[in-house]
Amino acid sequence: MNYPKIGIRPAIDGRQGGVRESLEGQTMAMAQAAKELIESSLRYADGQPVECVVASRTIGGRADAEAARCEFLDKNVVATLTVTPCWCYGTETLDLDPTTLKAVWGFNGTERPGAVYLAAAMAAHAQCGLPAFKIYGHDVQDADDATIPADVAKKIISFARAAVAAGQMRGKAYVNLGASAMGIAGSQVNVDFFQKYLGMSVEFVDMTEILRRMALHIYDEDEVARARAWIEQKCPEGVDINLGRELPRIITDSKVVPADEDWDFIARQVVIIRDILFGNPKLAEMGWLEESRGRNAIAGGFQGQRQWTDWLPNGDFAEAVITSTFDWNGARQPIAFATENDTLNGASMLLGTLLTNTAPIFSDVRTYWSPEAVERVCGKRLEGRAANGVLHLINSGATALDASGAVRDERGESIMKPFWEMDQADIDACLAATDWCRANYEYFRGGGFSSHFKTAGEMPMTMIRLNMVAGVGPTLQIAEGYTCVLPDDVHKTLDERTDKTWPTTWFAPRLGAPGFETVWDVMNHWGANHGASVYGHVGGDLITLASMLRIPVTLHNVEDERIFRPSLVDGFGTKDLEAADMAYCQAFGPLYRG
Ligand SMILES: C[C@H](O)[C@@H](O)[C@@H](O)C(=O)CO
Ligand SMILES: [Mn+2]
Repeated sequence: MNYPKIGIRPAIDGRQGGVRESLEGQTMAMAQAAKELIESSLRYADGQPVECVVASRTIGGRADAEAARCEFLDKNVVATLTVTPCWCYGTETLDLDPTTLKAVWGFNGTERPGAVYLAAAMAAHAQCGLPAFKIYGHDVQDADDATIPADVAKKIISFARAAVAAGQMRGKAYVNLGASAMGIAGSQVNVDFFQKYLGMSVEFVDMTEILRRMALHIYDEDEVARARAWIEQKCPEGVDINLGRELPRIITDSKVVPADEDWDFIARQVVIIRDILFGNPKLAEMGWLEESRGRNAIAGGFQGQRQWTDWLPNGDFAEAVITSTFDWNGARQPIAFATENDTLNGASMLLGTLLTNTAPIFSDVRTYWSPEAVERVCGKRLEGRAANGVLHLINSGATALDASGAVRDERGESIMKPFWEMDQADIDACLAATDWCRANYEYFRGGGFSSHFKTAGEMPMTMIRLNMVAGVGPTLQIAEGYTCVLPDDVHKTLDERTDKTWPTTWFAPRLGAPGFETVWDVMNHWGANHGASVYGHVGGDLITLASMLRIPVTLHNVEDERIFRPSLVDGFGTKDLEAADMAYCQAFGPLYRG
């Protein structure tokens, strides 16, 4: 696997006969220290440590710089970090490769002017139109101080985390299973966006491909049997709201799979969808070579509604399990997989999960509940983090089971872990917190089952939305906040007013920033019916990643001091950071504009 790597470039004053020689050791030591910091702090989505490559010699001029570039060529270096303790010659040492993401760390020492080089390098990057992140420590260090200060380390990690997220998307595919869902504009995939902003392709697969593979047995029977057994043991059925209902013939005649065979159908469906995305060597053994290769997916989505769900069991189980950190084989990488084929929410899930390595949550941003409305309906006032009102996040399907909040840390707090930290007890806790309600036949005539839980713990969470706005292009919205636990009776009353067989998360965004005057304002500004959420307050990392991709951020509640964008964005103004970001993105255009 040729992982996307960070190339580390030790830059140095090229003057031989004393200056250069005196700095070789310190410069290389900075490079090694940065490599160790990144490799010990970050992991790829599959759990492997992020890899760095250090140039074999210091870079004192263009010949050295070219030698370093050539060393990086076959190593899939997607980003470079240039480090230096001294003055170097800006345009003669810069990384001029237009395809790499760039950062420069200038040692804040004064024996040799590392900071002066940093400023000169940033000026050169601005003039050359090569955005670069500027890393300059707050406090002066002694020349023999080989440590990386905390503020410098934080920026190196932020840069590397976002660069590796961007690098993991580059060259991969979004697999679009189906087409437009219920007129949801985000489900009408914009190939140009995926190609030019994320460096990805879009693979179009009709939903009938799943039926072809079912009919021709293009799947591993043993794998399906394992999935089916796991469902039997670990996926208890919940309430069936269809019971006792007098349903019209257009509904009862539409259910072509007998209700007691839904789980058999669903077990095949989830294995086949996974095979379409990632391939499966077992299919090659069965003679299905082309199908065994998959479609190079890193994300995907399933239309479901309505041409599938109007007669076949819905895709909710497949969507929920694929986005979770585990399945019937145990803990494994979660996948950004959208329901209703909302490709923009799928891409939002992808940004979130690549930055956090936690499972993504797909939700309708369904209802704003004011404290007054809750008091009117339930006779109780919202309290604690919910006191200013809450957003009801709920959607059938692609809400990771990790969002149940059933996994607890050593303090008993709900958390969402990277898959490599999930043990069997964590997996079982998520499954025990979930039941599977038979699909509401009024919505899903073909039946199936929907995951059903409520997020049962208070967690820091960031909600994300990529929107497509005519005249601007893609824009990003970010809301950091907390999941809330409402009293059971309040939750029940509110939940049962809507789709009570689906997974619910109550979310309270942090207030105070522009656009975040009240919880209602957040709902009012939100750009679409869906939001994608991930664990933690990662708005700063999302802003850094968006600035690499040249996607303007048009709503966020991240403090200014946490905003980390390329230095040249200051050239578009420093008084109004949002306007400067927009102007920078519009001026530079998409990262892979071609
Ligand atoms: C079942 C319904 O059609 C839901 O799919 C609908 O409320 C949505 O989720 C719309 O995003
Ligand atoms: Mn929806």
